Amino acid sequence: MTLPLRIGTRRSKLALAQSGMMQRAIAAALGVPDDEVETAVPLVEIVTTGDRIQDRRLLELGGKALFTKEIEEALLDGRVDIAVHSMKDVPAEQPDGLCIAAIPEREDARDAFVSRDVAAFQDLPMGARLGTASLRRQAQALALRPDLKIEMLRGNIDTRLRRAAEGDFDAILLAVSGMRRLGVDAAIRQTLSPDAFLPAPGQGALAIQTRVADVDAAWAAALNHAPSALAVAAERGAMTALEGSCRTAVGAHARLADGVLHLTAEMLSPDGSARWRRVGQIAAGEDLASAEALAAARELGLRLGAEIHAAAGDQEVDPATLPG
Ligand SMILES: NCc1[nH]cc(CCC(=O)O)c1CC(=O)O
Repeated sequence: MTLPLRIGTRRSKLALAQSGMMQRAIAAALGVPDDEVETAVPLVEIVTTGDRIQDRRLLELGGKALFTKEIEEALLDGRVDIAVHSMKDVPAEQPDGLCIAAIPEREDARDAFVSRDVAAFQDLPMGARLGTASLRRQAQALALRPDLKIEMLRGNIDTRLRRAAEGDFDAILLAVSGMRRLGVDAAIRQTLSPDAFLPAPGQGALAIQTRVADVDAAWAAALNHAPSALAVAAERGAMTALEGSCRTAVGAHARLADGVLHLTAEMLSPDGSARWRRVGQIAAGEDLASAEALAAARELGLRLGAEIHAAAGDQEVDPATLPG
């Protein structure tokens, strides 16, 4: 692929921070001098339907895809060449013609506990108000503390932090990774154990999306981090088998240690009273970046996800149990 390489990005602070990081990484991989980065690898801001819609119902109808639709159209039209997404927000299936070309080294996958007055999750007083929009975080919190009152908390990270600082909630839960990328991780009171708060599939990872024709570009190989890509493949395998969406409480976390890929995956009932968890591992193989290694990781995820699905049955979510 020839220069310029244009990166399509949403305008949110987190999207701009993540796209900016990848802009610098791609420029470095291609040997672009510092003063030419903005022209060789420019950022192109795109407003998505998801950014425009304020109405919660419409957002629920459209789901995650509303935040990516316009960027994917720009990729397919050739107006931009690259898009950077939070992997957690990328649906299981890619649209025709597009693919994930690289997964860079992942940030911390864990959740953070943020509160004005309370130092740690276990110190929350009886009946405390916990703000989150995530069914997974709701269920995992209630599994430990059924007395908590879960309240809907939407908006970007800054908005959520402001509301926590103003005492609208006793505490909120956010991804460590997003807070670090925005430089607001000083607000983290406690990093939650990934066992109790098993992270969302792909949390902390980025997805570099391109046209299928550009999948073998030199920058893609330079950006990809094979251990992160393997872990994400396993987690997304589980997500796919569980039809993970914002309407199911699903966690999946994989890590590579001494050549072995370990995966934990789980589904919970929205009130946290039921929990189906499976752990499994495979030898990661000689070449971590090979198609075979990725396929084996995904298979591990699909298998554990299918086992969980079989044990749990269909957990159709009653809207009355959603945060709010
Ligand atoms: N759904 C919102 C979202 N999507 C990606 C991140 C940042 C975390 C990441 O890199 O996975 C966040 C915010 C959050 O969950 O706190």
